[in-house]
Amino acid sequence: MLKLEHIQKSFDGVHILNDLSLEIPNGEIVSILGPSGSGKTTLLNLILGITEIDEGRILFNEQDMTHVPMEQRGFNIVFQDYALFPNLTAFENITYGLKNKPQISSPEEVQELVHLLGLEKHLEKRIDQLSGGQKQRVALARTLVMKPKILLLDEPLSALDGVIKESIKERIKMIAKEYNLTTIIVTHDPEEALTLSDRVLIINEGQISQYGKPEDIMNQPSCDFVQDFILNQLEIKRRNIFALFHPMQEQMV
Ligand SMILES: Nc1ncnc2c1ncn2[C@@H]1O[C@H](COP(=O)(O)OP(=O)(O)OP(=O)(O)O)[C@@H](O)[C@H]1O
Repeated sequence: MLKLEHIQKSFDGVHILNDLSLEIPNGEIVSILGPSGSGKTTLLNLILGITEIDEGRILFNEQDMTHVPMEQRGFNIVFQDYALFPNLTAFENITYGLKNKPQISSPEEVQELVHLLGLEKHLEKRIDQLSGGQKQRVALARTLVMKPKILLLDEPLSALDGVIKESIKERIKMIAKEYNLTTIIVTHDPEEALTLSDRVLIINEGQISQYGKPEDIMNQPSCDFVQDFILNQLEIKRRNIFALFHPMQEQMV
């Protein structure tokens, strides 16, 4: 269980996160959803340990992680731009972290991940010979071979188009289940958050607007912000698609 207790963070005297508390059971996928500037990346960075907390505590399996340095927390992140080494092959990127710690994953475990992520055919390619979706999968594999206790993903799908997006979503779900890996994902896309996650954390201006299962958010939005920001966006999308199939009926509505 990952517990955040009364987290506070300010930058230059401005409150960014304000008394934020929540619990994430092991193995769950949680999306952090909110408008630009609401504090999503700041929260991810606090969990990762790259940013210091002003007040509050982070506990993982009852161990206080609040002041544990990033490298010792055992959490790991895939950045939005993947941050791959361009002069190395896909395989060299995937196994890079194992050079100094080969005991973490055996060759068989690396192979299993390569297989789960469908990367067998791309291992010898250089990074610039890969598509966006393939780069994303290499970045995921590179992080997963290090067996993180928690996987953090910053906008993992935003650079990908529809079909590839769905395939990466399915792979993220499969991996979280297979390895019982707590996975925390930052996104600003309500559809992505609601279809990918076990729970969704909706934040606005540094505070929790709602934290719950997708069906609870859909059926019982906690406040006007959730209704307006999340559900109305989805409704507009639904109407646009409906109008493509039924143009006459839409004009009559
Ligand atoms: N290192 C920093 N120093 C000062 N202000 C910062 C710093 N990092 C973030 N902020 C501010 O904190 C606020 C929240 O930023 P954050 O990146 O967490 O938002 P976000 O929800 O991830 O936004 P986006 O969706 O646009 O990426 C913003 O107003 C940002 O300018």
